[in-house]
Amino acid sequence: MPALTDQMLPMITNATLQRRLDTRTKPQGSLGALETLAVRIGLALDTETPVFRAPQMFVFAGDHGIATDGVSAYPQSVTSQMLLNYLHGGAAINVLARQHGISLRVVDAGVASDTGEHPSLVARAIARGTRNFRVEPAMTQAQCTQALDTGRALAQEALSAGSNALLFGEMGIGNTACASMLLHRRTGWSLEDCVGRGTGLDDVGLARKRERLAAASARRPEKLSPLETIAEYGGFELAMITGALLATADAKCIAVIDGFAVSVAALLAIEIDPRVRTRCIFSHCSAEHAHRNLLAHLDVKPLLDLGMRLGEGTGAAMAWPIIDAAARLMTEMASFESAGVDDKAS
Ligand SMILES: O=C(O)c1ccc[n+]([C@@H]2O[C@H](COP(=O)([O-])O)[C@@H](O)[C@H]2O)c1
Ligand SMILES: Cc1cc2nc[nH]c2cc1C
Repeated sequence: MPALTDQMLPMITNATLQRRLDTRTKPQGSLGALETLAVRIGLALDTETPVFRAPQMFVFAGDHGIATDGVSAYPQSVTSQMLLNYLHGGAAINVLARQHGISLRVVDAGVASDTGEHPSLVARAIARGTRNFRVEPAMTQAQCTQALDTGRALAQEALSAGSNALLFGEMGIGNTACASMLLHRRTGWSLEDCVGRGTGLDDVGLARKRERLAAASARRPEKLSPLETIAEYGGFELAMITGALLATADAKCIAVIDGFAVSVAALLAIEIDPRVRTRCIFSHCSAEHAHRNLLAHLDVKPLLDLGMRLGEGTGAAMAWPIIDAAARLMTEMASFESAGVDDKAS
């Protein structure tokens, strides 16, 4: 057990934060969901006056052995090609990160082809893609531990450098198959409920994806621990996100969760360390089939519901200005008393 430090003992309470909101110059409750969000931010940052510093987006990229089974509408080559696109600034996440002043770190968690050296690539490949989990474990337990530790270290680095808002995105052809398997095995939900069209599979492709995942699940029918499940059916990029989220549990920060696959990584992190839940802000509900049910299972309301299903952190980046606004309103609004405005008649 780690020693309890001041940093781990929250000082601020729900009631204190609600009181602050209720004394700002507005009718009580009039900022709606922004008020709920402001309270969540205040609790996570452990302050009545939250100010975000250096928002940091991580996009973790990894390839998946299962992608060669025809479970995606796109070829595996797209993962490393998109990685280069991120590095050259041309992807959707680059546009949104620039628009919202979010700095972006692109992590090679284990893409299949070597993308070569690039000054801004965070090269942490565990291997050149996972193995095909329909026929063998996706990774060894040692690789799983290495991926979790790498994610944890990257998050800690960003937190030590002064960020208190980490945003998480992913890229990996075939990773909705991987995330669906993880969801199926952690919740016990049927594959029908867990599997969706990902990048846009047609009906035949969707049936094939379910059939391949049923075979994969039947290979290890016994109950697995969260770590065993990641090693058996996981992906390097998703394991790194789980590790990074675990690092937030002990820090005064928020973790902004993107779409389906990142939410599954969050489900695992919360299962491993329930304290992670208080750090997570779920940015949006993706159009991916199982995402809405997963969010309900986690008992969270996403901030946005735009029918997006791109991944790469785009939902998190879209939600960022709303999250930042909630913190600014809490911190910067005058009170009835300081502004000389009459409060409601009691
Ligand atoms: O964020 C989402 O909810 C989401 C939903 C569907 C697809 N994606 C992205 O599409 C890729 C995975 O889709 P697939 O069909 O290859 O499994 C991966 O790169 C994800 O970032 C992302
Ligand atoms: C082009 C493309 C971009 C993506 N970004 C995240 N997942 C993706 C999947 C594809 C296919």
